[in-house]
This record gives sequence, structure tokens and C-alpha cells, in this order.
Amino acid sequence: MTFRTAPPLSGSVTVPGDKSISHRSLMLSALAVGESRVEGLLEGEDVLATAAAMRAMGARIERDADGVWHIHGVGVGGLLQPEIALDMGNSGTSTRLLMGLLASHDLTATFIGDASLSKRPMARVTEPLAQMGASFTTSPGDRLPLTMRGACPAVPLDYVLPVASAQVKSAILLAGLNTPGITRVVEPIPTRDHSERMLQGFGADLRVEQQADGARVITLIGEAELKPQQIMVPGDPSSAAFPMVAALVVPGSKVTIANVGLNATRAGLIDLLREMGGAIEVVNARDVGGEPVGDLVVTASVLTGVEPDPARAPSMIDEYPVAFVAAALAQGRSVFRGLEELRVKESDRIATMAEGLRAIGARVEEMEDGLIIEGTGGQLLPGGGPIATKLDHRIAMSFAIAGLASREGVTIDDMRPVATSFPTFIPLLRELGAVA
Ligand SMILES: O=C(O)C1=C[C@@H](OP(=O)(O)O)[C@@H](O)[C@H](O)C1
Ligand SMILES: C=C(OP(=O)(O)O)C(=O)O
Repeated sequence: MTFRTAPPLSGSVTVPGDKSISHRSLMLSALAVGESRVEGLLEGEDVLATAAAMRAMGARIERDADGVWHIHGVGVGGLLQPEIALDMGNSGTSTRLLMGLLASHDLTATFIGDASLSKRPMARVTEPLAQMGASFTTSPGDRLPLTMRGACPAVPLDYVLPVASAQVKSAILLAGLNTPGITRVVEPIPTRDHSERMLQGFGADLRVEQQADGARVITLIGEAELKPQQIMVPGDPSSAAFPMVAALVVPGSKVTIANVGLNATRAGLIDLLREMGGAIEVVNARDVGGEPVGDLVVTASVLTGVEPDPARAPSMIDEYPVAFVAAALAQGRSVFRGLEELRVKESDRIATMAEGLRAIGARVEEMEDGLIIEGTGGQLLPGGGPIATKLDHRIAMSFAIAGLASREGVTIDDMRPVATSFPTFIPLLRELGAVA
């Protein structure tokens, strides 16, 4: 598919529900006793993989005609032995969080996934979960396919995260739900806190303390009893990132993106784009179901290069690919460092972005932990392709946005991966007038 120079974008759009919150709402609802309701659930392939897995382990999950999801949970400790391998598709979050959930259940499960997921490292979760008593048979390099045997009762863990990862933190906390005693996770660099917020909302005995050095200490007392909830899932800031950057870089644009989650542990891209000179206004700020939400009004702006502090990486970890596109169109040089984690996402996002940006005429230097990008100074990028998306939705969408600010257009080899997190991406671009 080719994305071409766009006329000024305009209109008001909404993005689908937050992927992180959607996964967690299905998992925790499936562990509560009784019926939970979830509105605004992301109906993307990643979240549907989580739903299928929870069903395979005994939860009843239905979607009604109004798009509201109803989940009848089995209670903490009540998951059943799945009779089939759990197919996680492209989804790292489903895989790692479910491994945690199952680690303290008396059952055996096999996890499989697509070619991208089967390359991603799992030792970061198998190591702490093994300390809790679970055992694993993995493919070489601690990868999928893998089979795990949960431990019941599991042993509570006191763990300092060696990598800034909300998936690892959440896996341990979810394992702690069915573990008698105190499970404690220390994160030296804060990551997205949706698990903590939602566990508290479901009634788990969970406390969070911030140390003087900024580290967060999360304490969970098991075994937990979870009460069913009514959940409203806000729009995904990681999806809003694409129309946000599009509106900034397509001259003359003014776009509203309504109902976007603004949790500070996720809002790093907004801060970064503002530092670059982007006009992004938050209106109608409110709280929806324990998460801050607002509408974003974004006006095309001349952007300048930046050198963001690596400590903010977790707050925009999935937004770097599209931030690189913004930097490629900015005035001057941007230096992005401390981003090793990008190498183990759906693709190696440092290498894939460097290769793709060069293919469309941007000036990029690749480093082990990031990129140096010389912007065009507001001129259109030359364009080209085809870009190899490597089963990575965020690569596909980032280069689609680059195409809107290119002279010759940008061709993407495969837009299908977009269905994992943002199935309405093309219709949304159409609504803004970006594509025919
Ligand atoms: O916990 C989550 O929902 C997620 C955490 C992040 O992964 P890491 O924990 O591997 O950084 C992020 O990249 C992913 O898209 C979703
Ligand atoms: C990294 C991502 O997701 P996951 O780890 O769940 O595959 C993402 O959505 O960008």
C-alpha cells in the first residue's frame, strides 16, 4: 500500500481502546468471582488472543450487540488446564502476563506465537517465575514455543527488575495473586502502572511506595480475592501517536483526537513533541475509571530536533518509531539513546527504522542503543520503499505517516500487522482526509 502527500488534515477522531488496559481487564475479570463488564475494549488481534486464552482456561467471555464485553470469572486459583496450546499470535503482552498468571496455578500450558513473537526473549519472565516455583521447557534462547508447569502453592518473590519492563513487573504481580504471602517488586525506573491501578480497583491488597531515589516499590499480599468491576477503557495513547504526528507534520492540519488516556507513565510522546515545538493542547481533562483522560487538539507545527533523556523511555517506549519520523522532518539533529529495549520488540525497531528511513531519503545514523537523525527542516521527505514491516504494526503505521509528508509517497510491503493494535487505522486516516 502506498501513502502519498496529504492535503491538510482536519476533523475529530477517536482511537481504539488502550491495548495494555484491555489485556489486563480481560485477565483480572477472568479471575474475579462473578460478572465484569468492559466498555471500549480494543478489539485487535493481540487482545483477542488474550480473550481466547482466558476462555480456554474456563472464563466465559461474551461481546454483546452494543460492543460491551461481559466476563464471568472463575476466581483467583480457579483457572482450568487448557486442552490446546495457547496461541499468542504477535502479542508479547499476552504471552508474558499470562505466563505470570499461570505460574501460580496447578496446570501445564504450552505457548505458541507467530514468527515475530517466536524470536522475542522470554528469560526475563521465566527467571523470576522459576524462582516462584514454576518450571519451563523453552525453545533455544528462552523463546517460544515453550511449555510451563505452574507451582501451587507458589513461593512469594522479592524482586528488583533488571530491565525496565511493565510486562515483567505485571507477570510477577499476577503470579503473586495466587501466592500466599508478600510478593514485592522494585522498579528502579517507573514503567506503565496499569496493573497496579487495576489490581487495586479489583480489590487486591496492593501498595505502591516511591523511594527517595525515584524507585517504586510494589507490594502485593496474596492470596487475593478479586471483585468483579465495570471498566471503561480509554483510547490508546500509543495509537493516538500516529494521528498526532500526522497532524503536526502535514502543513495546515488541525485535528482533535478525543478520549485519549493520559496516564503520566504513558504520556512521554506528548511531552517530547511539545519540546520539539509541537502545538498539542489537552482539553476536557477528566478521570475515567481511575485513569486520566483528555481530548488532544493538534495543530501543524515546525518541529526542532531533540535529545531526550533515556530515563523517559518507558513512558513512550512504543512511540519511538513514529517519534523518529517526526525527528526526520524536524529542523536540525535529534539524538535518541538508551533504547536497547527497542531491539526486542515485534521487530528490531532501531534497525528496521534506520533501514526504512534511509530507504525514503532520511539521514540516519544507527547506534547500538539508538539513532541520530538529521531532519529535513520541514521539507517533505523524498519517499520510496517498499518498506519491510517485519510483522511489526508500529513500523507499518510509522511509515504510513511518513508517506503523508513525502514527495513521492511511501510504499509499505504489508499493512496487515496493523490489525494487532489498531484495526481502524486506515478508516481513521480516511476520516482525516489523509488517504482516499
Ligand atoms: O505491559 C504492557 O502492556 C506493555 C509494556 C511494554 O513492553 P515491555 O514491558 O516489554 O517494555 C510495551 O512495549 C508493550 O506494548 C505493552
Ligand atoms: C511492543 C508491543 O506490544 P507487545 O509487546 O505486546 O507485542 C507494541 O504494541 O508496540
